[in-house]
Amino acid sequence: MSTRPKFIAAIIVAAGKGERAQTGDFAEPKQYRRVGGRPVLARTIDAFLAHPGISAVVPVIHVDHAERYQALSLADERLRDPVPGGASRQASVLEGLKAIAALRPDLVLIQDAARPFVTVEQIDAVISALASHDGALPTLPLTDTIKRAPDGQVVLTTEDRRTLFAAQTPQGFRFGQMFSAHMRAATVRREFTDDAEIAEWAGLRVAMTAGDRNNFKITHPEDFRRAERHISGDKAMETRVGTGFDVHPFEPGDAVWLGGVRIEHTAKLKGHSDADVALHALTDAILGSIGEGDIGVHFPPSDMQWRGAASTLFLKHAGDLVAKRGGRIVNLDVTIVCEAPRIAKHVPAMCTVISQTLGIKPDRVAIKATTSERLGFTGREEGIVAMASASVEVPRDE
Ligand SMILES: Nc1ccn([C@@H]2O[C@H](COP(=O)(O)OP(=O)(O)OP(=O)(O)O)[C@@H](O)[C@H]2O)c(=O)n1
Ligand SMILES: C[C@](O)(CO)[C@H](O)COP(=O)(O)O
Repeated sequence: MSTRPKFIAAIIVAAGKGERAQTGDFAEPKQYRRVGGRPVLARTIDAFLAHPGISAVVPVIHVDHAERYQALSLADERLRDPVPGGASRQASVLEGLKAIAALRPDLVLIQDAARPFVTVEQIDAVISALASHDGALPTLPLTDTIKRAPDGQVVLTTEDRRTLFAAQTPQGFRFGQMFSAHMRAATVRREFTDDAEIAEWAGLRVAMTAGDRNNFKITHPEDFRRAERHISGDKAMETRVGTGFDVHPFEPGDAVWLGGVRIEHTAKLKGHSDADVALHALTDAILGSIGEGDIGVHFPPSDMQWRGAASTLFLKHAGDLVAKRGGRIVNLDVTIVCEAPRIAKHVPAMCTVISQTLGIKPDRVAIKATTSERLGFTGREEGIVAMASASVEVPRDE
């Protein structure tokens, strides 16, 4: 007798605000911030798409994050459209469950977007445990002694940590049982902090599989440093430097694009794209640092698709190439040479655009401007020059 393969759906909950991970440097919610050059949510989704037994992956996202999600440019026939989440993790999971009900899955795995280092082996272990249990989740034994202090100040008792375990995700269940348990849980006045707790509350038997310390949840700012360390592993890094230089002439117009910012002016810069001379020099500097040729190699002027293109696209491509090598941008420095327009008041906006495009802190970007004392073609206001340097760290070739 042949049995059809189980339909296993994975819900990736990504609808949180990531408030605990926020710092003044990053406005980006944690699930869209890059680690090792790839956004956290993209990494988590990658892990599930890498498992051949997963039939559908359903991201649950915050209603305000639709554009951010689109910008991840994820494509896979098993990846479903994102579903809007709710006000709590529990509510977001329920939205995901409702969205997949029509697929009639046999099993559902529920995963925090904020755990990007989940592995195919951990997913496998949870699926295997579901052959003999209603639910399963990876857990870790505790290493700290656990105190109970109901008032948050004075210790009442010490727990027996041998019987306590820290819960991770994915948490897997038989779909029908979990859907009805979640629907009922939504009607009671308490919040469940994970799905296994809802299963326990509903009387289901939940098994523990072996968790992994690397499957940690990115919660606080320092977790990003841990994530970067995890990705770069023990690989020795080396620092590389690249330089870029670009010139664009003026032509009749009313504004120039410089450093990703539109500045009103008595002329525009002539070029195939938006002619942002500063971003072109910067893109070349980054490409140069990793020996990847120049902007014309990646975006030939003869190719019509780049006509009028925003140069942030070229810059992002260069940043992505650094990230693909497991590298990171250390700092960028740009000098713009022109008599006019005046640049100084636009520098903060330029730093913001560049840092957001590359996913780096604004204080790693320096932009300076100078005139050429009315000498030469910049002095005669025939065009603008930009020079840039980029310093990156990449794993050393062995
Ligand atoms: N309303 C919510 C709240 C959380 N989550 C998701 O649940 C996971 C675990 O939650 P947590 O790490 O607490 O994320 P946030 O709620 O975003 O963090 P914070 O509490 O710091 O704001 C995350 O992937 C988060 O995006 C969700 O989908 N919907
Ligand atoms: C689901 C979870 O990751 C298991 O440890 C955890 O309960 C999520 O809690 P949070 O407060 O929503 O981060």
